[in-house]
Amino acid sequence: MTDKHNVLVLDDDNSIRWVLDRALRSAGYQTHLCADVPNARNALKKKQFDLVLSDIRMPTGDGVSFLKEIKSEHPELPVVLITAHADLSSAVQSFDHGAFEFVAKPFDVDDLMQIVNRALESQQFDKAPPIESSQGQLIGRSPAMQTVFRAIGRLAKSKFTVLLIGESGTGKERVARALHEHSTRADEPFVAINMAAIPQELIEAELFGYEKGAFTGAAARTTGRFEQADGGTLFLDEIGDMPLTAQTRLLRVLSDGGYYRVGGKELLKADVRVIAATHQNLQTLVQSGKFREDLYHRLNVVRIELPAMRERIEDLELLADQFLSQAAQEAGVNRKRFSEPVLKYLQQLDWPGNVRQLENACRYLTVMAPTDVIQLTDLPEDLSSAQSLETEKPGADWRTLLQAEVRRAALKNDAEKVQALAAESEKLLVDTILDVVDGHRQETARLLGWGRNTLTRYLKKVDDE
Ligand SMILES: Nc1ncnc2c1ncn2[C@@H]1O[C@H](COP(=O)(O)OP(=O)(O)OP(=O)(O)O)[C@@H](O)[C@H]1O
Repeated sequence: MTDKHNVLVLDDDNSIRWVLDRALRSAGYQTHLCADVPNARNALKKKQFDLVLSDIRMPTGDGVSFLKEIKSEHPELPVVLITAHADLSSAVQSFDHGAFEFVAKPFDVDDLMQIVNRALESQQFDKAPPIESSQGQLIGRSPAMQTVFRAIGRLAKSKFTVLLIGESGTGKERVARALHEHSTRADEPFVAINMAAIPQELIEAELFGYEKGAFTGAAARTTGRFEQADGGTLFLDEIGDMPLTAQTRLLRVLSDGGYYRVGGKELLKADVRVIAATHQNLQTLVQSGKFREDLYHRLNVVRIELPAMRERIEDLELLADQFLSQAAQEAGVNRKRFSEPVLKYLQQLDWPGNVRQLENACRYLTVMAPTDVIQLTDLPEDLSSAQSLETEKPGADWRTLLQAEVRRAALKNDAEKVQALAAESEKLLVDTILDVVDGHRQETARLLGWGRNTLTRYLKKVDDE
């Protein structure tokens, strides 16, 4: 009995306490359930606990302040924070103040129990110094984004090189900035450079600087981005487009911080945290000889994968809300809202351009939609004819495919197209049956449930068209 681990559960939600209680007890732990902070505080004074599981937002106090309080009294006691309102700043704050883990609601009980087990086993606690975190602007309540926030919270304070992977427009640059803003280098420069936007032959000079006369047109010694980012963070976007020679130099800087300007002999030292990003599969580039394998392994150690918009469609409403307010402010017009059908429609699109595409659509609609509530007919062409998620799925059933076509036509208010689709469906049906019964009209009419004359009239009409 006495060697059972003691877990303090703090949550104002009765059902969550119940779920946690059951899971913890059946895993063999003892539990102490509290519905408010004062009670939990009291319990901690009276009893020794091995772990605290605490909600963040409660009417009686917030979990992050309580975490601070716990850590000042019991620095070794692991605390796992659970929240329904996860955002980047609470994730960062939680880790800053020494939370063992940060879990978003709704959570999977088995996953949570794994965290509990790890927390109880571990003797290592996060001792990152607290920092002021600027307003967390990264939006995302989806589990996929919660994972990203946790990673940012964990990695911000380290000097590790980070590789960000994700489709275009998923927020890689935004995450790179967040990592910088939450790091101890926040007051130093954040320098971004996109490998795809610079002519290949100039990339080395751009990155490492050059000496006067290093190449035609090199009129004076020039500093490179590594020098400009000294003490801060260098964001290398589209790293997959970096030429091999520059990759070799980069590998050297990442290993020992040393580099030469192009045409230079003086060994320079870089104190720069590198964050690289790519939308390409670097492993494929390695296989085709376009990317150095050793550099790939070096970069791949700490990676954050950014989910595509379609993998976190539950965040769309929240993102759209923010983008519509921002766009209204920028344009100095009334704030627009999506009607319910528009929201539903947007939530089933594929979003190949990800968050950026949504942001641009919100800007466009803020200026172009005639009324404050945005209707389906207001949507720009790229959205009203966009692929829906269902049609993307392999093996989508015929109803879904037809529905997507009809929806698209109806959205565009295209009566001709809607009628053509109806006619085509009917013709497909009739032709198929005729084919199966070797052109036997009576049999076809019977299968269709039509009268013979109806079929004859139909075939004549189709023939005449
Ligand atoms: N989670 C988010 N919350 C709020 N805004 C976001 C979020 N993710 C992305 N954005 C916004 O979406 C736009 C695209 O993001 P960003 O430029 O960071 O994407 P990217 O992945 O770096 O794209 P690319 O690969 O094309 O350079 C930006 O305007 C950014 O502010």
